[in-house]
Amino acid sequence: MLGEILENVRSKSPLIQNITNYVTANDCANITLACGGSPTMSDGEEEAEEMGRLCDGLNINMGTLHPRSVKAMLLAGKSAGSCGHPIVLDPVGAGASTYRRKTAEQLLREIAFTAIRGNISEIKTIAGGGNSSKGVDADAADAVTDENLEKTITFAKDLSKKTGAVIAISGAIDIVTDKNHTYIIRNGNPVMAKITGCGCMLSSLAAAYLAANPDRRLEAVAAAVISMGLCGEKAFEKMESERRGNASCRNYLIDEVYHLTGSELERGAKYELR
Ligand SMILES: Nc1ncnc2c1ncn2[C@@H]1O[C@H](COP(=O)(O)OP(=O)(O)OP(=O)(O)O)[C@@H](O)[C@H]1O
Ligand SMILES: Cc1ncsc1CCO
Ligand SMILES: [Mg+2]
Repeated sequence: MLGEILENVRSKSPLIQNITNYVTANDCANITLACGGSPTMSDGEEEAEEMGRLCDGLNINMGTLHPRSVKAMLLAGKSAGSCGHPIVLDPVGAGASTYRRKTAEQLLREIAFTAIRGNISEIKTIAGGGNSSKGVDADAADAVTDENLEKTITFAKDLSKKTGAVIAISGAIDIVTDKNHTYIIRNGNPVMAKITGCGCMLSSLAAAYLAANPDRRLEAVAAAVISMGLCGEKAFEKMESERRGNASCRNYLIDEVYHLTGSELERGAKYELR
């Protein structure tokens, strides 16, 4: 099933419109191409409504927020939603400033998101249960561990019920859930937290996987998270064997997504579904 989800992305090549930050935009475009999708990156409000209609999936990322891009997010979110295209929210640094918190609230009020993907601190902020973060990174005190796993799953399920979106919490342990079923995913490597944009790239991947698999929302987001983690593991091995660092690892990760096959994804996946 996971393999088929990836193969659908490769065969359908969905057009993914990203309204995203200027830090990681290029990486998001490249990883979308690597998985078989076709990216556009544009945050102009003048074309946002049209882009929302044109695309097969929309990814909204709050990384470098400003009023003009927020207008574009709202226009694109509404037109994409009215066309039935999947929409992903990446609430980057939601707890870091009042502006980010209020914008996240507005986006959630006005757009029906298909999936929300963030680190644990961002998702807690969205849920109204805290405003911790270390800028755009997760606060170490929030980390999902085996000890707080059950509580975190319940909290994520509640948020899914409230928003109607698939919730994906990334970190050492990833949780992907809707109101009924949960994937607990243990792929990935700690070096990924040292590559800026692993989360942003994951949200772009999720938009592509969703657009190519519109009837399997939970599975599509889980497949994207597993793909990212598995490719991070392989990239880390290559980085270490060559005594390189996070900059090379970023490229290796995108290369691994480029080469990933459906059967490799099935074989490398480390998850529990309940
Ligand atoms: N300690 C870790 N061990 C294994 N995988 C990790 C770890 N930390 C992050 N990851 C993986 O890195 C990816 C990005 O997750 P992360 O939670 O770091 O996103 P983020 O904070 O939104 O990143 P960014 O804002 O830099 O884009 C996910 O695929 C996640 O599984
Ligand atoms: C570092 C950073 N700052 C704003 S967006 C971004 C990329 C990771 O979210
Ligand atoms: Mg992030």
